[in-house]
Amino acid sequence: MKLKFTKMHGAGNDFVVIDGINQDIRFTPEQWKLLGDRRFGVGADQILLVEKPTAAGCDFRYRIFNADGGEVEQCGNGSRAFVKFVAEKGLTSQRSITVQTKAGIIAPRLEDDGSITVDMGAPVLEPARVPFDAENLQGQPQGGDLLWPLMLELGGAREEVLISVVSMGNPHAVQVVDDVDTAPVELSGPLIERHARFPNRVNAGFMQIVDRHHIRLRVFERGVGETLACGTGACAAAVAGIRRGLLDSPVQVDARGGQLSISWAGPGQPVFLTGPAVTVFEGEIEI
Ligand SMILES: N[C@@H](CCC[C@H](N)C(=O)O)C(=O)O
Repeated sequence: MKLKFTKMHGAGNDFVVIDGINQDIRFTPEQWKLLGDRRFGVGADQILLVEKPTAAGCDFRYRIFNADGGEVEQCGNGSRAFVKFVAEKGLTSQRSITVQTKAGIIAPRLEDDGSITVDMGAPVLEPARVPFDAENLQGQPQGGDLLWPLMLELGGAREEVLISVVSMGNPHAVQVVDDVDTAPVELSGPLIERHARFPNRVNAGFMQIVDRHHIRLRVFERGVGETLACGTGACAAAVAGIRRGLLDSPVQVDARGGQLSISWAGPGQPVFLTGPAVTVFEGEIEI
C-alpha cells in the first residue's frame, strides 16, 4: 500500500506520524521497523499511530512503536506531536484532547504560544509495578526515595550504579551523574536497558543536577538507543530528583535536542510536561 505520513519531532526526538483513521493500517513488527529505519525506510525514533478510541470519554487512541518495531506504552514527546498532528490534519477542532494510550489516559493541550503541555498522569513508584525486580536487594534511603544498587558487567569488570526506578506508563531507571557530557551513556545504557532486574527492559536516564530547578539529561531509550530528548525520561528524572530532595518543581530539563519543562506536585499527582512539537515534512512510502 501507499502510506501517507508526516515527519515530526519534539526537541529532536523524531517521529513518523500516521493517520490510522483515514488509512487502514495493519502492519507487522517488521513493517514498523522498516518505517523507523533511517537507511531503508523513513527514519524515526518512534512511529506514532493515530486511531479512533476504543475507551469511553477519549477523543483518540495513540499507539507507539519504537524504532525496533516493538509497541510500547507511552511517549511524552510524541504526545505533543500527536496533538499538533490532529489539529493540523483537521481531525479535531479542540485545543485540549484526551488520548487513550496503552498506559492509560493522557491529556495534551496546545498553548497559544505554540508550545504544548501534557498531563502525563501520576508516576508509578512501586518497584514491582515499574516493573523492577527488587528481590534480595538492599535499597538505600535518600529523601523520600529508595536508591537501588544495580550491578553492571562492563567487559569483565563489575560496576555498581545507584538508580531510582519510576514508571511514567513506561519504565525508567534514573541515575545522577556529575557531567552528562562524559557520562558512559553508550557503554552502560545498553546494559541497563537489558538488565535482568527489568523484565520488560527499561529506558536508562543520566541526569546532571545544575541547580534545584534545572537539570541536564541524556536518555538511552529502550528499543532505540540514545535519543536527542525523551519526554517520559524527563518526567521520570524530575520525579526522581524531587523525591530524593535534590530538585524542586518546576524543573527545566536541557536535553541534547532542546528544552522541556516538568512540574509535579508530589506522589499521587499528575506530572505536566511542556515543550515544543515541530512538523518537518509530509511524505508517502510504498510499504
Ligand atoms: N521518546 C519517548 C519514549 C518512547 C518509548 C520508549 N523508548 C520506551 O520504550 O519506553 C518519550 O518522549 O517519552
